[in-house]
Amino acid sequence: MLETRALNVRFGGMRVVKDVSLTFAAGQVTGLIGPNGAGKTTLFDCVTGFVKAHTGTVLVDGRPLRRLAPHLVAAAGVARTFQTPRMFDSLTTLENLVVAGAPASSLSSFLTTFRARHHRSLVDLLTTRAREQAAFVGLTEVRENRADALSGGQRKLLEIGRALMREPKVLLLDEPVAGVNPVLARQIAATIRQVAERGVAVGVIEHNMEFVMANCTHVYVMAQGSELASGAADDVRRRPEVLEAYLGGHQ
Ligand SMILES: Nc1ncnc2c1ncn2[C@@H]1O[C@H](COP(=O)(O)OP(=O)(O)OP(=O)(O)O)[C@@H](O)[C@H]1O
Repeated sequence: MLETRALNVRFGGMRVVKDVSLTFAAGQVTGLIGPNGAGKTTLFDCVTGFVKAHTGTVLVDGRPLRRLAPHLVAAAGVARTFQTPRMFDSLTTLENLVVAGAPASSLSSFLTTFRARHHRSLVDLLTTRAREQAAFVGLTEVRENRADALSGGQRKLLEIGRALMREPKVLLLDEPVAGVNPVLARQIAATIRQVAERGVAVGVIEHNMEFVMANCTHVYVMAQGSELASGAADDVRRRPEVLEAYLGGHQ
């Protein structure tokens, strides 16, 4: 569903992502792990058009994306979340979901005319979808609460719900359970598995190995910008080169 081919990212003279070719398959949760600074987030940033690729190709459904710009990547069906959730703190859970479902090209006008009459039917439609999405991610009870009143884990769930409002084919999650209490982490994991069961290709960067072991069917390991290993989660984590990378052998 999502593929990178020989992707390279440079920051100044530093190669941060080096010839990385990964596949995120439909209906699967694919893990992307590796020590701090390995280039994982930069890879997601590049795939979603937030940083520029030096060379390489990103394909969605086998078709190369001609230009990697965030709105074009989103329009191709790729959604993402960030390490620190990005949302509108002064809006409620439901409003945040509604806004996330608005067509990207008209987002600013949509925001300014949020309550205007000629947007009524779109708002009604999006509100219905937002209620369904709030229920799907388990946030019905707090759907009228402001986003800044939610717990860290609830904000992670809201961010996933926001990403799902555009019905993506690919969902990339950057550390979805980092700093989240175990109860909400299980809820997040269950939500992610359900998203994959719907046929979405889910890619997850996560340092929590317990989460990776339990939820990822396939895992890629990055170290110092390169792909170091890949395979089944349990197999990959036993490999000497992976252990060495985590212990600092590749620094
Ligand atoms: N905007 C930037 N400008 C310059 N260097 C950057 C920038 N963003 C990241 N880097 C560098 O690129 C390298 C890869 O960083 P990146 O955040 O992608 O790693 P990561 O694997 O996601 O790490 P972590 O697990 O700690 O989030 C690091 O050396 C980092 O310092």
